[in-house]
Amino acid sequence: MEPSSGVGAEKRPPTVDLVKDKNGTDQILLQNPKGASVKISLHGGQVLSWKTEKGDELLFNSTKANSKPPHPVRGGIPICFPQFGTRGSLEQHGFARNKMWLVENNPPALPSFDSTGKAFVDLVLKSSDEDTMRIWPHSFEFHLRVSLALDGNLTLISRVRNINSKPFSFAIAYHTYFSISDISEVRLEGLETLDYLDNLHEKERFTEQGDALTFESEIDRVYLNSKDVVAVFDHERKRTFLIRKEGLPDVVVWNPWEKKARALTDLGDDEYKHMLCVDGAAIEKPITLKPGEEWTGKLNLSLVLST
Ligand SMILES: O=P(O)(O)OC[C@H]1O[C@@H](O)[C@H](O)[C@@H](O)[C@@H]1O
Repeated sequence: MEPSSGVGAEKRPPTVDLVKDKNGTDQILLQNPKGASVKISLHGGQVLSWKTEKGDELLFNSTKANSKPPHPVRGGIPICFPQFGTRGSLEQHGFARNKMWLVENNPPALPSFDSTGKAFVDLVLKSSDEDTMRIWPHSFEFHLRVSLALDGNLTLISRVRNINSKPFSFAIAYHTYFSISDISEVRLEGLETLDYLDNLHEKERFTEQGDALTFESEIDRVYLNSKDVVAVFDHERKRTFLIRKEGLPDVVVWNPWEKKARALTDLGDDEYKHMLCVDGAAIEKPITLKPGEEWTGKLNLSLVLST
């Protein structure tokens, strides 16, 4: 595979390599000139790993994850599309995370994309296979650009295009499993005072009180119309994740806690302590595309270290 363009300030160029996992599934390994890396599986277009230049993993991956297609890996960033959860007639979280995506060598131009020093790859999921058409009879193209910048920031730009003659609607979530020291020690800021739909109370609507979120039991909520930046503070590890999003008004917050974790065969009993899902999403108001229209959504993840 050709390395991506953008040889910039650093001596070493960013690299893009095709590798295989133990099941023979193709994966893409992005590395920036400083040695930070991102691994993406073509199965689901799922980011599996995001590492700092020191090699610290920033995304949670379950030790019990089943990486054999068609199972999505429990961890990383599965993409929920065109349905979130059970809000629709499709399988939980839609089919995109279970499909094989393709590497796209000539994606439609992304005018605002600055490639300087970035390692990036373009993937695509098309509706053309019979299975997809049977369960969701809409012709679409889902273009996904995953890029790793010189400063280690990870960006996912999604473009969904309606290439049919009738409109369709979809929901989307980047189901991001952050790796954390201990769920009882982290704080989530940016969702104070927002309304949310509580999946643990039949999707009933509540309003968050004024404080940052801390965690002491199972949580499964969709916060509505959030600001474009939310932050996960992990004091023990002295690190903060900043989640910046565009075109993604909602934020899902999920942790299964002890009882549900035990019921999930692909999650270790205690592993819930070391993960927190915070998803940039568009759920409450599905996105509708008329024929020929395109939607763009962007998620940018960065790490801030404190001393
Ligand atoms: O086990 P899955 O299909 O990956 O889903 C995990 C969780 O994902 C969350 O986003 C949902 O709100 C939860 O209800 C769900 O349990």
